[in-house]
Amino acid sequence: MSASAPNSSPEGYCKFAIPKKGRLYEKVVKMLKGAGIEFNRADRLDVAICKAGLPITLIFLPAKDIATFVGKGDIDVGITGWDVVKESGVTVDRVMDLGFGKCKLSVQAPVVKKITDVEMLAGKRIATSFPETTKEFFKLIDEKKGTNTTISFISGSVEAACGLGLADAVVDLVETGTTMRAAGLEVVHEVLETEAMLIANPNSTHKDLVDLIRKRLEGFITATKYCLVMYNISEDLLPKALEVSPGKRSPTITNLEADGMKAVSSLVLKKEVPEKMDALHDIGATDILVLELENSRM
Ligand SMILES: Nc1ncnc2c1ncn2[C@@H]1O[C@H](COP(=O)(O)OP(=O)(O)OP(=O)(O)O)[C@@H](O)[C@H]1O
Ligand SMILES: O=P(O)(O)OC[C@H]1O[C@H](OP(=O)(O)OP(=O)(O)O)[C@H](O)[C@@H]1O
Repeated sequence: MSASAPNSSPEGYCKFAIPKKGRLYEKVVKMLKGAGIEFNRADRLDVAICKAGLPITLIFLPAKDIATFVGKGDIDVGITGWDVVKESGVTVDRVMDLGFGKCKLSVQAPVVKKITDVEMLAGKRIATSFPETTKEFFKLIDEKKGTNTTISFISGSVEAACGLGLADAVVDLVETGTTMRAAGLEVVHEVLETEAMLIANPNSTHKDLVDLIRKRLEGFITATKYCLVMYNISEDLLPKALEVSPGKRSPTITNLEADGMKAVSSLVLKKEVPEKMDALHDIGATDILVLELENSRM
């Protein structure tokens, strides 16, 4: 997209861009809802004002344009992939990694060609949707080998380029590797690791709102990663139990009416809950309860 930035945000509002479609869209919308950044988006409109008096305008843009607009300062803050930020060449503040949209930008070549070293591709034809990052990567190889690798831009279905005889190798994203394998390709070299992140313009005048967005997203991410585990335990067994459930920062311990008994509440990573419950039970904890968190602020 080469249009100018949307300008229908109320005067003085912080402009916050999120992907309008694609891989990140649903996860971002769910995260904003969970973080209490709610909005009503009219059908087919790419601008929405946040509810609950937050002076934030949400702007729905293709992931690739978000980095450019945030870099130029037309938009204060946005969510997009690190690969896209790198490719656009802009300078932005990397405010917070969001833990999804994880994949690797990789050089891939046909398995049958048995390319064991990326330098074997020096001087060959490479197809990619990431021409700038790819040029930068092959420049070093060309300088070393005295070659001139040809980088050509393809906007999608990059993996097909080798099979169609358009390229000797491609540079594209790999998550599960399913697309790559289906095209008969394999990874020769990893160029970049990427994930979705919150980025901000370094000169934004809305630093307080950017920080509010960061805190709210952080609270939601913590809530989705952790459960609250509660249990009762006798005082003499408490130290052992706390080794198992030390909490995120520290556990909350209260006295029970029953003599020498304590009640403990502790945050535990969701994926560790079953084994921690077993361990606490074996130590002698009773009435072990696990509660889902809806949101948090640390
Ligand atoms: N297979 C994948 N797994 C995880 N993240 C991915 C994958 N493919 C793309 N992404 C990430 O999603 C972000 C946006 O990519 P996506 O291709 O969905 O956006 P788009 O270009 O707006 O959509 P489309 O490709 O449908 O036009 C990028 O930062 C990218 O790293
Ligand atoms: O390793 P995998 O899990 O198979 O994921 C990798 C694929 O995902 C992305 O494409 P996407 O499906 O978004 O479509 P696109 O080719 O139109 O970009 C990427 O460009 C790869 O093709």
